[in-house]
Amino acid sequence: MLTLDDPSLLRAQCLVAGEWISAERTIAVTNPATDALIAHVPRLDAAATRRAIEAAEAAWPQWRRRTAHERSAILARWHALILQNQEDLARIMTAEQGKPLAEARGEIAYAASFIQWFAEEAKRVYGETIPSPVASQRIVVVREPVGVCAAITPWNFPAAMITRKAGPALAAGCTMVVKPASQTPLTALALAVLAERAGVPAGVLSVLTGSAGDIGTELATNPVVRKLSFTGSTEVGRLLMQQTASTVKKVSMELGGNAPFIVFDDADLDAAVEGALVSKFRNAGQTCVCANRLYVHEGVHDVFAQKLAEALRALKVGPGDQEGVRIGPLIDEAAVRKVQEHLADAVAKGAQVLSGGRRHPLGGSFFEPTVLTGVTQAMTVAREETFGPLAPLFRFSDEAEVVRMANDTEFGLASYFYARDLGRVWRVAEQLEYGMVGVNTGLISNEVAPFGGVKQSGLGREGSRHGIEDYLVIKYINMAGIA
Ligand SMILES: NC(=O)C1=CN([C@@H]2O[C@H](COP(=O)(O)OP(=O)(O)OC[C@H]3O[C@@H](n4cnc5c(N)ncnc54)[C@H](OP(=O)(O)O)[C@@H]3O)[C@@H](O)[C@H]2O)C=CC1
Ligand SMILES: O=C(O)[C@H](O)CS(=O)(=O)O
Repeated sequence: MLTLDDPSLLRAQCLVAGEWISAERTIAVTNPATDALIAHVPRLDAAATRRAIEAAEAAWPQWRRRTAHERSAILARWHALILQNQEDLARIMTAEQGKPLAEARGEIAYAASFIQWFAEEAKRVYGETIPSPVASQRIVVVREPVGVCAAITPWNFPAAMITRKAGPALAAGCTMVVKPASQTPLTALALAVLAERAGVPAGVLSVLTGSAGDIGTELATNPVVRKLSFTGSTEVGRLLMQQTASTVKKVSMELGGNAPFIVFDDADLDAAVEGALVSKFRNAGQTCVCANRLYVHEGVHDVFAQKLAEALRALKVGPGDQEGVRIGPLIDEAAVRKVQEHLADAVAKGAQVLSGGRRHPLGGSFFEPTVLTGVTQAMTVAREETFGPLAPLFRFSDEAEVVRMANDTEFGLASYFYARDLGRVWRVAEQLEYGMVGVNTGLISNEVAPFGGVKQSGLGREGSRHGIEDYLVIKYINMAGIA
């Protein structure tokens, strides 16, 4: 049973055009740890999406005319309310997504940090003047909000993926229609309750649950929407890029990853094990920046493998609301099947299970944190993102060889390596073809740094001073006739 200090935060309705609405057709939201029903949320369609878009268009002129300081103050209130309700938001998140409560609390703080960051960045949307080549002309450049925006977000970070988009959008003076993942809508709806309490005007922010195809297609093809930001699988990202092309929208894509995690023979092995735990097993391995391939130098491979297996045995698996749990359930049965497929393929091609390797005795979608050794590039796990608690170890002997293997993927989101030789650190960091490189750390996500990928991991950057650029357009004003 989900007990909240403020039960009104559990909102089984959608915020559309400034009104909380229900629907006859609904989607059941269940707890992945217990399969228990939490709530039914509306199954909205294209018509409701159009209403939200029309309201966003109608609200935009007033919202963009507010001063940056006024928008900043409202975002600052939203930030404060999120932190004041952190415990309730974390309980809702753990109930619908499964992550341990400690991780959920951390995500709420991480999500709030984007609102705080962009509350400040709102006041730094600077323009420029350019020396004119014509004496009677003056050249001014201003940066303006792009307009009505859409966001489609995944189930693995139900709060941070909302605020990492809504924060810069509202800060820039845009309005936004959000479609959260159907498996984890309640956190997004609770954030919308708090946005309304913070003073975000009606229509500026709408949150709709329902058919991904119906809502998504409307968001991707409606000409009023000028920008779409998506976080999720590369497959859906490609589809949305095709659909948004019809109306030439700006797009930001945070897509799939296949992160290498390299341990050189000069690494601090205890630090590398700690980094592998957080990079591989955060959110039970269900993050796009999780280490997906662990390359370990042959000179330290066996010691590292034993240390990692020993550390995994200390991780408690269980429902996220239980004290001390570090590994919660996977989001659903399909996620478990994908882990089992990667595991079976690797073992069939010669890999060995060093630790774990089975469904957890708790049943359901719980899976033992697993270490595989003897993994090679020929195995599926080297090419596809597992998105689960499976750590495949590959041996290597040569720096150039491991950089080649690490880059041998169509993805390019996050990468990690542990080494202490300064020359090697610079050489490898510069040669890795990824948007983000963690050196001697497994945790690189924060609100101040540009988060994003290259190759088929996506387009654009979120967070940092760069994150607001995707919600702005440049206007050039030429004032002539000046004597
Ligand atoms: N780069 C990054 O930051 C991240 C990447 N990912 C990647 O996403 C995958 C796992 O997340 P997952 O949520 O399953 O990804 P999906 O791409 O399946 O879903 C993400 C969102 O897209 C929606 N969606 C699904 N199909 C469509 C469609 N045809 N049109 C419009 N929207 C659609 C989903 O809605 P619904 O829930 O209703 O189906 C959900 O809201 C992994 O590959 C992971 O790497 C995930 C998180 C972050
Ligand atoms: O969706 C994700 O996987 C997140 O982007 C990962 S992070 O931002 O929490 O690192």
